[in-house]
Amino acid sequence: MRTPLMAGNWKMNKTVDEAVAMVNELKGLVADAKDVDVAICAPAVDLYAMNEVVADTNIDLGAQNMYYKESGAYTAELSPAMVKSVGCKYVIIGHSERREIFGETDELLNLKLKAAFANGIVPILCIGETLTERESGALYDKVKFQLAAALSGIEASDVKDMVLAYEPIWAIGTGKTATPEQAEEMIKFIRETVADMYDTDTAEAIRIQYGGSVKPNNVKEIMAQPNIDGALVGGASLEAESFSKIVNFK
Ligand SMILES: O=C[C@H](O)COP(=O)(O)O
Repeated sequence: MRTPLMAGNWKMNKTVDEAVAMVNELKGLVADAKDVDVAICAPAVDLYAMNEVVADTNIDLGAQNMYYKESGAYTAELSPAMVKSVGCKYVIIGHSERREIFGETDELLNLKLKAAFANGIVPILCIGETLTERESGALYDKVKFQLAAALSGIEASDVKDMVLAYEPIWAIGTGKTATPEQAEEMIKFIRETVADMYDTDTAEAIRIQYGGSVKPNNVKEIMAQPNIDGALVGGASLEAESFSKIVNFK
C-alpha cells in the first residue's frame, strides 16, 4: 500500500526566523500522525536552520528547486549535494511557477530528475494543464506529454520511488479546487499512463499527489479518492494549524 505524502510548498514565503517558529509549532501538532508522510519544501535559505528543528521528528524537508550540475559557474543555483547537505529528502521539480515564470522546459526537468535520482533525492515532479487546455479537451494530451518528456530515459526502479503531483494550473492559489472526481479522474489516467510507459508494478507503487487549493475543509474528500496519495499544499501550509489539520485528515 502507498503511504500518502502531505507536503507543504511554502514558495517564496518565510524568513529563517519565521520558518523555524513555524516548524517548532508544527512538530507537536503532527507528532501523532499515523500512516502519512509529512514534508515541508521551504525556501533554500531556511533549510539549514529548519534541519536542526526537525531532527527526531516525523517532518522531512524538501527543496523547491535544484540544478542538475554538480558544481560550477551557475550563479544562484543549488546543486544536489547542497540540497542533501541541509537535510532534504525531497525536491520539487517542474512546479508550474518554475515552468511558466522562469521558463523551465521539459528537457531541463528531465536532467534535474536524473540528477535527483543519481543523488538519492526523491523528486516531486509537478504536471498539470491550464484552464484553456482543460476547456479545449487537451488536458490528457498535455499531461501525457509532460510525463513522457520528463521521464525520458529514466528507469522503472527510479520511477516507482518518486512522487508525482498533479496540479491543474487553474486551481493553484485561486481557491478553485478541482472536484475530487476531476482530480481522481486525472490521477487515475496518470497512473494508467505510467503503467503503459513502464509496468503495472511501477504504476501501483508511484505516489501521485493532488495540488491546488487544498485546505483543511476539502482534504478529506480529496483523500477519499482511491488513486490520490496525498497533497502538495501551498497557501494552507504556511500556518502550522491549517497544515496540521491537512496532515491529520483522517
Ligand atoms: O505547490 C503547491 C501548489 O502550487 C498549490 O498551491 P495552493 O495550495 O496555494 O493552491
